[in-house]
Amino acid sequence: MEVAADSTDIAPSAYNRYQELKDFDETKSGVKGISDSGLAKIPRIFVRPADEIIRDRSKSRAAGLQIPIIDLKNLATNRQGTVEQVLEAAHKVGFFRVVNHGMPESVLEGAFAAARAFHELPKEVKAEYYGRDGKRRVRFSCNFDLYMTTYASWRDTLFCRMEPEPLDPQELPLVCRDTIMEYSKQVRAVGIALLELLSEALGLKPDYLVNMNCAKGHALLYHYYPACPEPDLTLGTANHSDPDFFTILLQDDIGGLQVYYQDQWVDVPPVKGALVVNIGDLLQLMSNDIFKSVEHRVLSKDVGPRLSIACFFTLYEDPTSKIYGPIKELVSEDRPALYREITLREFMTHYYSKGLDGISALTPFRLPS
Ligand SMILES: O=C(O)CCC(=O)C(=O)O
Ligand SMILES: [Fe+2]
Repeated sequence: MEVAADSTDIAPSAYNRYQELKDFDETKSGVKGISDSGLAKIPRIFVRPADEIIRDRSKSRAAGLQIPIIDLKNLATNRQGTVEQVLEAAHKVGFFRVVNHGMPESVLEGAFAAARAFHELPKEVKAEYYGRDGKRRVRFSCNFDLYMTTYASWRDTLFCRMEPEPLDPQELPLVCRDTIMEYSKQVRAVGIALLELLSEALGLKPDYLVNMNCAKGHALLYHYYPACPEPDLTLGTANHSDPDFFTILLQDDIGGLQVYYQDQWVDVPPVKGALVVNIGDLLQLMSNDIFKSVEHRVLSKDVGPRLSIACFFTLYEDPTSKIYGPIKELVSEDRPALYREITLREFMTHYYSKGLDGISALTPFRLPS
């Protein structure tokens, strides 16, 4: 295996990293642009210390966890049993798969086709959407945290903030407009059904989390991971937990998603038609750690592109300043509050200031024990 020639060359302090990031960013064509140019070596802004990735990859082989499967078909006949499965999965692993969720295969196929259609548009057309201005509800970029993290990741993303104020479809690229609107509507309905189960799993009324506005807003992230000529030197998505209430993820059949469980990286292999659901930081905080928002990442591959679509349920910098803290029914003398109360604005400001650095965004809000 080829390893970076000399680790001192890639140390971010050893070169004018900012200039190289800027030069790359100004191409407005993302990692797909690099991959299309046929480069055999990846630019050093993407290169991680070789030992970090090799060590991590060997760790992942030892793991044998099966990601729990929640079959929504069982809801009518055994709701309580399903709620118990959700509790176990959200508490122990923080990740589960959902099957028989009611979204037709044609909608899932359409969602992937839309993702591909956008990312494979001519570079000049995509460039119109390229940018990092948080006020733009539809924006395309390579790594939202490009200038913040130590190492860039081999991934491009089309970000679309769909709700709470409904997005004007005209803001979406024509090539994927209708399918994004349709997917958004359907995934929101699945999200509400899951929030009811998650509420019951916490021993609360089914509408509790919906009434806390946990499905009021969502964004869709259409990720595109081109084949990488040196996959062992970088990552598709760096280690992170999600800064939302929860996430519904659709991944294609390439693979690469891993979750950190009991000190090991565990593969989350693709299952056709299944959704992957994970608990985000805000539900971990509200549930007072009954639910876990766990670290996950995506490996780069020499095959691709890999497509995935993440639906983040959150209100982002919610201007209403609603307060979120551990739910009072879940706090007792035996189980005191583990976090202080926060506003989403405060939480997101912290999150955007740090990027995907593998440190939980909840850390500054944890109360001393
Ligand atoms: O592409 C994936 O499978 C995961 C993406 C992800 O973790 C995210 O968008 O937060
Ligand atoms: Fe994530």
